[in-house]
Amino acid sequence: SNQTEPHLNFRAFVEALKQDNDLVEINEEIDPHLEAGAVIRKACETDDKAQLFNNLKGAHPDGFFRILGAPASLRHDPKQQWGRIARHLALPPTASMKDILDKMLSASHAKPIPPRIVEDGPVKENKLRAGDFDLNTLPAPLLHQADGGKFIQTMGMDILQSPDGKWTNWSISRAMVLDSNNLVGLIVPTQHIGLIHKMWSDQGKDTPYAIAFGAPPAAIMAASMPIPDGVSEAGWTGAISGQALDVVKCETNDLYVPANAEIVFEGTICATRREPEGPFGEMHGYVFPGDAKPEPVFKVNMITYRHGAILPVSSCGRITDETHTMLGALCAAEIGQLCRDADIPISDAFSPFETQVTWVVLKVDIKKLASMSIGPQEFRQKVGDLIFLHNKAGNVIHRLMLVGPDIDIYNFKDVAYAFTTRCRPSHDETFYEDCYGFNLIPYMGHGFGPHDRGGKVVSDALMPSEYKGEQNFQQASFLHSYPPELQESVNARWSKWGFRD
Ligand SMILES: Cc1cc2c3c(c1C)C(C)(C)C[C@H]1C[C@@H](c4ccccc4)[C@]4(C(=O)NC(=O)N=C4N2C[C@H](O)[C@H](O)[C@H](O)COP(=O)(O)O)N31
Ligand SMILES: [K+]
Ligand SMILES: [Mn+2]
Repeated sequence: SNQTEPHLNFRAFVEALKQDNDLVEINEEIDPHLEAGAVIRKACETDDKAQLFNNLKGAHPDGFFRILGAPASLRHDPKQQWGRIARHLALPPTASMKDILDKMLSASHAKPIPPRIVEDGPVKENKLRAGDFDLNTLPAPLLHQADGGKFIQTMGMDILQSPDGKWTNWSISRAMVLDSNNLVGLIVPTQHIGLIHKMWSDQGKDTPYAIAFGAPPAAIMAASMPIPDGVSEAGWTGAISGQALDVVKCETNDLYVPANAEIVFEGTICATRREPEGPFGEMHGYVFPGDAKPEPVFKVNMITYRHGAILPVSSCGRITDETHTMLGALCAAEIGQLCRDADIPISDAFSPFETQVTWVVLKVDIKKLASMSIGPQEFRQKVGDLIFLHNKAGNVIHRLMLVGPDIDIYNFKDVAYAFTTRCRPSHDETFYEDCYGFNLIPYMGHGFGPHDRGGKVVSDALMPSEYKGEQNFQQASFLHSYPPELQESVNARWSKWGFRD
């Protein structure tokens, strides 16, 4: 495999972070029991550099394995806030979130480029068959003190294929060490891992799987995106990167894995056996101690890994980590695309981190809205039905908010300004109680109402004039209440007068 660019080669990606001065290498011994998780968590809450733990307590004599923490979290420099994520797609470090999401969406209606099968690759450099390894002896991290186990799988790519071989799905789903040869992992029935696992289980068969840790960055972005049912993320990845991804065959099943992945687990997900899984310090920023639930067992039959293998880890929770920058942002992008495909004039979509990615804000093209001659009630219903009732991409979102052209949806000050002044509670909102509810949100799975149904709303922050394509208001702000030439001349003299730059 000769793919060496950072967006197609995780090891090259780590090197690129080093060159960007966006990596801290820690060579002193760090304990995977809480210590590594604590460092990653603090870096996520302060938008500090990614962390390469080169010396984990309990690593094997050959160094297996190291950890890269926070692979897709934020950079502190406002000019490069999304730089680490941009590196996943060969975009410049100064790329905006809109650039990143548009790049991911560019494959929506493009021709997929399927992966290229190669005979060998770095991921085959070391092989451990069943009996050669004991998962309990790996330096798998306990990421939060109340976690129910060592979540070794937080940023690996789950690879499953439908029994007819027509659909190979790449996604991310958490899993923790159960015993020497098994993991136990969350399988949400409505996620593609759940749909495909059910196809095999209904035939009384265990589900062949692979988890590729340290998969090519462009691939892990597609894995985190709710692209349509039946669409193989591999072809999507090829389309956004403009070339076929090199894959190599697993040793113990017929699945294919990225040839330059850092680590691969191969095995089968048991059709019937379940064991207590979780709790886990999750994407909304909570862990409920002792809250374990029965989930399927992932038998590990084979481990392969490259020399110096690195395990990517998301120590998720309070903002900002990969469950917000990837999961939330990519879910919003797909929701915006679904709206446009249904002739709903959404020009941009984002999930604000300040909402722990429970909201998606939709920017409406009010000129096109005016041409639809539609009222607010009907428009809210059209958006809400499409996203909350008919598309999996809406499953994890509980508020859709509609805003006009003067709001920067990537700036929560702007979003809050619009929400608190243009959306009249109840009157301008349409509530959904008979729809899929996301039970990982605390007010759902641990709240007062039904844990798995309802609790959703479309909040309309469009004003009456915007339904006619106009804004009969001006923001009382420097940007909106003064002629552009006056703004320019004030800006030009600003620092000379003694104000801050
Ligand atoms: C980027 C990322 C995404 C995650 C997850 C994580 C990270 C870092 C961790 C840290 C492991 C936390 C949990 C959070 C947890 C979770 C569970 C349900 C819904 C959302 C999140 C879950 C998970 O454990 N299970 C699951 O089914 N989906 C998850 N997603 C979302 C999915 O990757 C996303 O939905 C994709 O689109 C799936 O692909 P598909 O469309 O089915 O082909 N994890
Ligand atoms: K996916
Ligand atoms: Mn999928």
